[in-house]
Amino acid sequence: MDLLRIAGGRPLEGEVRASGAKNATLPIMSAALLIDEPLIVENVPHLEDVTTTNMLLAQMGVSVTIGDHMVVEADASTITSKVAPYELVKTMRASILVLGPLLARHGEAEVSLPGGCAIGARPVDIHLRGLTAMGAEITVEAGYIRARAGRLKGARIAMDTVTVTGTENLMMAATLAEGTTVLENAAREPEVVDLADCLNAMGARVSGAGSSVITIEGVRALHGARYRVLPDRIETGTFLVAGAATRGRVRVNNTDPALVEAITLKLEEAGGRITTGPDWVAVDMEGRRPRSVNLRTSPYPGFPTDMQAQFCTLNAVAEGVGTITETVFENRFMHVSELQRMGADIRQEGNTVIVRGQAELTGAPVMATDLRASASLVLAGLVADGATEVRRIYHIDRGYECIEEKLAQLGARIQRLPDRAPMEAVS
Ligand SMILES: CC(=O)N[C@H]1[C@@H](OP(=O)(O)OP(=O)(O)OC[C@H]2O[C@@H](n3ccc(=O)[nH]c3=O)[C@H](O)[C@@H]2O)O[C@H](CO)[C@@H](O)[C@@H]1O
Ligand SMILES: C=C(OP(=O)(O)O)C(=O)O
Repeated sequence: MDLLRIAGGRPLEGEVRASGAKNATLPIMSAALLIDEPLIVENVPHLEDVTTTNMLLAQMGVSVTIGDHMVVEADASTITSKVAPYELVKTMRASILVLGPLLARHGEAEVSLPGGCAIGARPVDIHLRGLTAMGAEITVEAGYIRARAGRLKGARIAMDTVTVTGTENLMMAATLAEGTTVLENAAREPEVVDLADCLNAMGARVSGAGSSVITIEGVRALHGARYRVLPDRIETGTFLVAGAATRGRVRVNNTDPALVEAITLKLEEAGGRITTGPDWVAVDMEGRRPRSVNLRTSPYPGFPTDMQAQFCTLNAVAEGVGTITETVFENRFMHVSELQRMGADIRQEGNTVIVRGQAELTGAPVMATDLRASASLVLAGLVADGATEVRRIYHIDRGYECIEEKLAQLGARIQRLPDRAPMEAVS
């Protein structure tokens, strides 16, 4: 297992390229199960979660070809198994996204229950209720979801909670159902829209994606397509916050400024000067210390829960006191105790943390516990005085492509090393 060793205290400056979005790539790769022709996906990020998805598809007999320039081709005409085993699902909850397509196209699926994870219980009851309303017979036993159906039937499905992968699973299933499906209280995330656009390129009839009511007119069959995944707004936001927290100047290219408005608004409040172009966004702190911000996470277009931990780090070194409230997941503050070990002044009250900014943080050995918590610790390492070692970085590799190389491009002193190496200065 590797660790990241960071020598902090230097403003980040320069330009970096955003990768394709993890949370769009994973459902889009799963959509390959809806067809028996190749789905060619461009701008695929090189991430552990994408590797896991490719392994999951491959073990089902899908032929997956990884080409140059971030293009992946998946051809499910060779499918032999409809099982998503525990060994793969446990490493990536998004494996649940194969359930809807398998059921719609093949009439059966056996998917390990994803279970809870570090950030919360994360049930999949809404996915299962929606598929049941479309005519599936579902049982849950021995840790597996077993689902069967003839041709699914269109239904009106009102979801109790806004769920991103729930919306995506039901939307994919409905593309091949008989009749019309209406998803109410649907997730409005850009990644849901990206999936809908990809499905439409495959011949589906999905409308309303991006609003809270999505209508899907089922068709008999879909066909192969070539589709380019949208840029990763969370990766984009993470680099911008890294620039702001270190009092630097960072421009993210190959991205879409419209995707990160909730984030750039907060960075402006923190004192950053934001500039944008058609496919880039930049923050410039002009050497100033950031000001604390208050924020509350909520589904899109609200402030993304996947950026909450990074803003905890920003507030930890900002001027003033900022409060951060998490409303999407019940337990997404594991980074707090690690940040405290680096000198952050953070107090938790229920689902809110109150962060009193410090003039500086101090480097320390810290442990990553989930993907975005890991990112917040890397950012803390970049601003801290002295050396920080972030352990268990397999979490960060799930969702950030070559993070140390991209941060090094911005002038960070950061190295990936095998764990257990002695603590020493990064030159
Ligand atoms: C691969 C992917 O796209 N992951 C994203 C997706 O996760 P994911 O799709 O798993 O998250 P959801 O949107 O489903 O979760 C939102 C809330 O709904 C609850 N819930 C969800 C489904 C369900 O059947 N029952 C239920 O109660 C969850 O426990 C959570 O409290 O959206 C999250 C919220 O923006 C992001 O943090 C994740 O990065
Ligand atoms: C929570 C996340 O991912 P996942 O839903 O795959 O766990 C994330 O991307 O921050």
